[in-house]
Amino acid sequence: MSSPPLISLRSASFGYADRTVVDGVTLSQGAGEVIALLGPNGSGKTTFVKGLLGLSEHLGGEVLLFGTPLARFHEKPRIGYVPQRHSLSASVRATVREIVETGRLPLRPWWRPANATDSSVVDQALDAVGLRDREREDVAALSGGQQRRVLIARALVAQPDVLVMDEPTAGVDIANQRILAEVLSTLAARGTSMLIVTHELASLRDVVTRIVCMNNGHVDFDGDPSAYAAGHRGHELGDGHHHDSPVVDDRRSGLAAIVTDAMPPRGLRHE
Ligand SMILES: Nc1ncnc2c1ncn2[C@@H]1O[C@H](COP(=O)(O)OP(=O)(O)OP(=O)(O)O)[C@@H](O)[C@H]1O
Repeated sequence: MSSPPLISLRSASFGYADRTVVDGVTLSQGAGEVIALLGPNGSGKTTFVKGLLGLSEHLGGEVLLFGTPLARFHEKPRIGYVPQRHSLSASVRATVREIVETGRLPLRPWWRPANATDSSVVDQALDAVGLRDREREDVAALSGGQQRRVLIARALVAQPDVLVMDEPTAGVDIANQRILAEVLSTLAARGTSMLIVTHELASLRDVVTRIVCMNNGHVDFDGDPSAYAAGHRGHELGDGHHHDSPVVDDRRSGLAAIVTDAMPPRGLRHE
């Protein structure tokens, strides 16, 4: 028997309290797929991915995670999550390795100390994100882009079946975007399934196998990158020098805002 899709939704809606933000989404993600979730600011991308993690409300329709209805899904470590605009505060005194090790905590009882397996999984995750040589450094001393890589490694050590990332490259300079894209490419080559909310499609074009666009809470495109490129939106896969799209505009505002603690308040990005 073939395994069920990782994520499967039928007419699903998500929102907050009495407000529906995402409505009528039907899609499923199979193993090995790397989906880029695109859409203008405020279209509901974060609300959607948070919905899969139980962090926004599931208001209707069907949501199955690995074949299990969301309400009955209790294997949280199977979904790795790198949240949006998240960084490690300068006030946290911890090494890169210590932060990554915390990603193993959900997998073991609190009373069992880390063992050799935990340690080797942490080594592998640090290698995957290219930070093994920085493992003893204080995270506060790392750049915003490097901190994102720490957070990706922290998600990886739980050995998730799918990695959900909300704008992993936002606010990161072009050079670091390339490094992050290489990290994601390495993960994709190993068969890691990913759902990546992004405004920087150009830097991820070699990684993504499918594109889903959200507009005003609805999915208005779902197809492979060539179908996407064949439509009117293809320039977003190019070199990023076109300035007529809201996606590019947003990237500029993202770059203007220096990462981590200095990210702009949400309101500034939702006009
Ligand atoms: N915690 C919340 N409570 C109520 N409304 C919220 C909350 N978070 C987001 N919203 C609203 O939901 C709508 C969609 O926001 P969301 O963050 O999902 O969009 P997005 O597509 O991820 O945008 P961006 O590209 O700017 O990150 C917005 O109108 C936003 O104000």
